[in-house]
Amino acid sequence: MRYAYLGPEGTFTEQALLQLPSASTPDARRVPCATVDAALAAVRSGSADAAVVPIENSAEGGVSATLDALATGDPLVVVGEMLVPITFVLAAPRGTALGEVRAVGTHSHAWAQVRGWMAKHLPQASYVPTLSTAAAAAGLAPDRAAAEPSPYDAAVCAPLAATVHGLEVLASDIGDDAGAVTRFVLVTRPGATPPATGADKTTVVLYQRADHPGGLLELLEQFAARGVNLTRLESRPTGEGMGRYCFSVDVAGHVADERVGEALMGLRRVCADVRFLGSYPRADRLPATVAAGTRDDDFVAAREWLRSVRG
Ligand SMILES: O=C(O)C(=O)Cc1ccccc1
Repeated sequence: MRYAYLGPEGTFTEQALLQLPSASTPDARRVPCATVDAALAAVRSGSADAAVVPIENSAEGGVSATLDALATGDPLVVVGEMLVPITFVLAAPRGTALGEVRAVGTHSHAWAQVRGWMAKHLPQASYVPTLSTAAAAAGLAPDRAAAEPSPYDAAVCAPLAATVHGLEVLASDIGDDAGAVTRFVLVTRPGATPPATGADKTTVVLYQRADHPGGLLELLEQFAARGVNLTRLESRPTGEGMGRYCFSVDVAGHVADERVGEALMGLRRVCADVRFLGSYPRADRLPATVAAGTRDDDFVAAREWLRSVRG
């Protein structure tokens, strides 16, 4: 198996990938990519079998690059998810004092999570965006004296990235939210859906037929009427013009669950398009709460009753 991921070595995405036992076997190849788009393109083209990319951040919300790349283009599906607790350090070439840091390089989602710390400790420092936190660390030389000029003096990255790139840690645990977690997804080309486990999620992108009052309510009631709980809902621009949005939704349950299947059929009828992005086991293993009247048996019994009354 060849696993593409948002690299280089030392990213939080790599930590998510390493949670998969199958990514550490002798015949597994880990392929670092510079961007989420490049990692997903590697799967689409067949140069990788699967990709791990960030999708949702407890502080910054959805990762737009991932949501948009999955919502459009050749179909891809999510077959797994991983949660990674996020701890940031400020790392710099040996011999750098905190007071000398004028510019800080990091990934935009990392910057959003250390804004409070920066405002307090480095209020004058400017932000230099990099493609990942580990790319920021890789852009700094371990030794200040030998350093090539860099557009920033320090990087916000994972403790591991500071070690891998031989940098000195100027400050640890600089995240504003000590409990920050990022959710990553394992993505493949469409194939067999992972079997239902009783603690699953399903991801879909919903495209409305036409904008109208109550349009979102019409989509949501398909879930509500079948007792399907939403765990994420985001609107994303479709790219067709101002005010044109699609909805990216995660729900508790598997496409093989009757209530989820019935909700998807309802959506298929009322939407212009429903892009199925997969059913996969939940990282937190939390089983869905299924209300009376929405269990598989209830749907089967109702269908049998209808058949009988139709004669
Ligand atoms: O840049 C990284 O290390 C990533 O994996 C993306 C990211 C950035 C910040 C928080 C979580 C994931």
